[in-house]
Amino acid sequence: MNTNALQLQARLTRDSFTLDIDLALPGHGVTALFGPSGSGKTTALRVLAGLEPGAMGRVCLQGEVWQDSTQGIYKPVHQRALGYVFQEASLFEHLNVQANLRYGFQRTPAAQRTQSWDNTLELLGISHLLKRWPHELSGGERQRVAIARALATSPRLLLLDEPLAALDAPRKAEILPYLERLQAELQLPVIYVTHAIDEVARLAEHLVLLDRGRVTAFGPTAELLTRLDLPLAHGDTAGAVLCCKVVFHDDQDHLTQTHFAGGELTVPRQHTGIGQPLRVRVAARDVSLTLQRQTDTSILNIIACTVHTMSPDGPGHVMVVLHAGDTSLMARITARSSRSLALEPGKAVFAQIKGVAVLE
Ligand SMILES: Nc1ncnc2c1ncn2[C@@H]1O[C@H](COP(=O)(O)OP(=O)(O)OP(=O)(O)O)[C@@H](O)[C@H]1O
Repeated sequence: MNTNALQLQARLTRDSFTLDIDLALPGHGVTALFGPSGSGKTTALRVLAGLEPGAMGRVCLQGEVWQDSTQGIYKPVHQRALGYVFQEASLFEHLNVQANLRYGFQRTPAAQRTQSWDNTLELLGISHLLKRWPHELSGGERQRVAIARALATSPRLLLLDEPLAALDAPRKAEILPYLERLQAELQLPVIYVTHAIDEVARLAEHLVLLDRGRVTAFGPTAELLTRLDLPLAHGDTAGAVLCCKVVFHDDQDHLTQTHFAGGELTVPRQHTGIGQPLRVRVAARDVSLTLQRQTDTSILNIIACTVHTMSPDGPGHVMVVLHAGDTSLMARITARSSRSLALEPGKAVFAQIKGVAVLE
C-alpha cells in the first residue's frame, strides 16, 4: 500500500488557535482524525477541501498538487475531486433522492467517472429510496444518500466529518456496515473525523491524534490503541483490536473460532466465511490475569501472554499491555491485583477474556 499518497502539510492561525500539521496519509482505507473538541479536526478537513485559502502549506493527492503556498498554487474546492459529507446531511430538499444523486453524478464528465450509478446505489443500499423526498428519510437514510451523492461525483478523496454524530445508537448501527463496505471496496482515501473511539476501532485502519492543532501521534489504529503514552490506552473505554481469521464455525454451540497472530479466540457465531478476516475489539476492562492457566472456569478465551508495559490508570488501577505473539492486548486491573501477582514487564501470564465485540 502506498502510505504517503495524500500529503497534508498545513499551517493556519486564527486568534488563539494554530493548526500546524505535516502528514503523509495512506492512499486508501479510512484514516480517522481524532482529538478533543477544538483540536483542529474540521479545520484540517477544510484545508484538504480547499475551504481555507489562508492556510500555508501543501496538499498533494497521488502526485497532483492541489495547493502549494511556496509555488503559489491553490485550487479552489470545485477543482478538487473530492466528496465532503457533514454531520447533518445537507440534501436538496426540493429534489427527490434520485435527483439529488443525479446532481452529484452529472457534476463529473462521463469520461472521468470511476463510480457507476448502479454501484453507488448498491454500495449504500439506497435503490429503494430513489423516489422518496429528503423529508421522508430517516437520519441514517439521509446520511447514506448524502454519502452516495458525494461518491456519485467519482471523487478521488472522501471527507466525512462526524457523519454519525447526529444519529442515535440504532441508526448508527444501521449505517456502520455501509461505511465498512466503503472502506473495503473503494480504492480511495477516506478521511473520517470523529469523537467516538468505537467508530475509530471499527472503521479506521490508520489514526491521526490531534491536540491543540498539532499531531500527537499517527499510525495504524491497532498500534495506537495500545500505546500507554497516549490517552486512548487509558480509562474505561480503552481496548485492543485483534485482526483474526475465521477457522471454524461451531453451529451446535453457536460459536465461531478464529486465529490471530498470537493465539486463538472464540467469538459468538458469525456469518463470515472460513479463512476470512474478522476484527475483534477486546476491552481492557474485560480482561483479567492469572499466573496459571485456569481450567475450572466458564471463560472460553484464555491466552498465553507476556507483560510488555504497565502504567497507573486512575485511582487504584493499572493498565497492563500484554503481548501474545505479535498482537497487543490490554488488561485494566486493580493495583492490588497487580501487586499480588507481582506483575512486571517480561512476566508470563494468562489473559482471561470475559467478552469481545466483533467489529466486522
Ligand atoms: N470560522 C472560525 N473563526 C474563528 N475560529 C474558528 C472558526 N472555526 C473554528 N475556529 C476555531 O478553530 C479551532 C479549531 O476548530 P475545529 O472546528 O477545527 O476543531 P475540531 O477539532 O473539529 O472541534 P469539534 O470536535 O468541536 O468539531 C477552535 O479553537 C475553533 O474555535
